[in-house]
Amino acid sequence: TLKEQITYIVMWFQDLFPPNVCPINAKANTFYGIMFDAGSTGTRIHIYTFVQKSPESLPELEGEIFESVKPGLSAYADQPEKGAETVKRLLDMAIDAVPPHLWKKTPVVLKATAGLRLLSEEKAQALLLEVKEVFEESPFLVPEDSVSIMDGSYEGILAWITVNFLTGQLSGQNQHTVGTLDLGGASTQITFLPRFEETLKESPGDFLTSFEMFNSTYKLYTHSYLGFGLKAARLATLGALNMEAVDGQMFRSSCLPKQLEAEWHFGGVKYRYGGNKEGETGFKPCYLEVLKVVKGKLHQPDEIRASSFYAFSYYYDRAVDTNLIDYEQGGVLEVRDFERKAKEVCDNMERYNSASPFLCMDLTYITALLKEGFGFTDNTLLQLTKKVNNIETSWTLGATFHLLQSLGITY
Ligand SMILES: O=c1[nH]cnc2c1ncn2[C@@H]1O[C@H](COP(=O)(O)OP(=O)(O)O)[C@@H](O)[C@H]1O
Ligand SMILES: [Ca+2]
Repeated sequence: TLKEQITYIVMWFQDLFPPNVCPINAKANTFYGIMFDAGSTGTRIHIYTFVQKSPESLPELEGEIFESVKPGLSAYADQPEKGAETVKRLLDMAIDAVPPHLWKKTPVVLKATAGLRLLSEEKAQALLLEVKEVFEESPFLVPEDSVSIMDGSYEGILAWITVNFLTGQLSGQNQHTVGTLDLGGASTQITFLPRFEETLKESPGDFLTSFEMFNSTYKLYTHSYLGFGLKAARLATLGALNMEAVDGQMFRSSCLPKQLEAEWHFGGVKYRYGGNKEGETGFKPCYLEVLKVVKGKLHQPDEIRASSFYAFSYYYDRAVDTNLIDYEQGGVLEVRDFERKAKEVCDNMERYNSASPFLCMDLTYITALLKEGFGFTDNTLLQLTKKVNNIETSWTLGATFHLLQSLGITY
């Protein structure tokens, strides 16, 4: 085909000229990285373009191509080949995005998060194996360990790296880093750079991790709470988490519209759920239900009460759904804004019929997670962001830096 011929010519040029004078390499110091986020609710590809002008400077991020598919890999627990097929379709985008002469030098990696952590080892490994085959059949660089389940503490650290890189806090002298809050479907992460000795002394040992990036070492507070993502929390509130054996049982909650009866698929399991037909509904009883899920389950570092945090993923989505922020712009909220909205939605459920039946439960959970879970105050500021400089706020950028560094592609 024409494409093959062009590829051949490009490779021939590449062999003929040294890289820095090759006419096709207009920018010899341009490089790419492909990172897949296999999340519990969807699979996403991030194709990053970088330029590094000198070993002393940080690599500059030129752009990102982003695409996603739903559902996530864990929904293919019993059809691993079909799951890998969704990855292949996304990877085909990278074939078009990366210049052919750089294919061999462009690493491709997939990291799975809480969805796969919750599957049985056997099913998770079968999925990862199929994905690995897709990678090996591609023209890209497939590093060792290219397909894996990511450790929860890395998820938080790498998202923190992304946000602080994008906001310019990792370069220069005056580093005022910001903490990050990620609320996924199955797990949630909190990460910040402690400023007080107290935090270092009072945190459980496995909440503190030293991480090296761009020639600096950061000692971060981070933790990933498995089962505390928004969708897992719905099941926990309904009392249905880890209850797959109970066939056809109906789970009811005061956080749902009274007359509702429906079915829901999550992590390959079908659940039946509904409202409290006879009993109470509304914010008050709902808050008590949700409280049982979070109260006393999370570590509360004192220091965060006085700081502001960047919040994304489902914090962002639910704030958009209820017009607390604009979808494109994001915005700054206080914790109390989520509570106000939760009351408004839960106490008027019939009016919010068109949106998700879980809107009341989700907002109430977010409120309880922030206040009773992490211990934030009503006036803690949350900077809601989806993108910074047009780049997605996701752990994938931090993971790509880490990858390029380990491969010696960047410094
Ligand atoms: O690249 C991204 N940019 C912004 N938000 C993202 C990105 N990738 C995933 N999200 C958000 O993450 C949430 C879904 O969580 P996910 O499926 O990653 O679950 P998990 O982290 O528990 O595995 C959604 O709110 C989705 O909008
Ligand atoms: Ca995620």
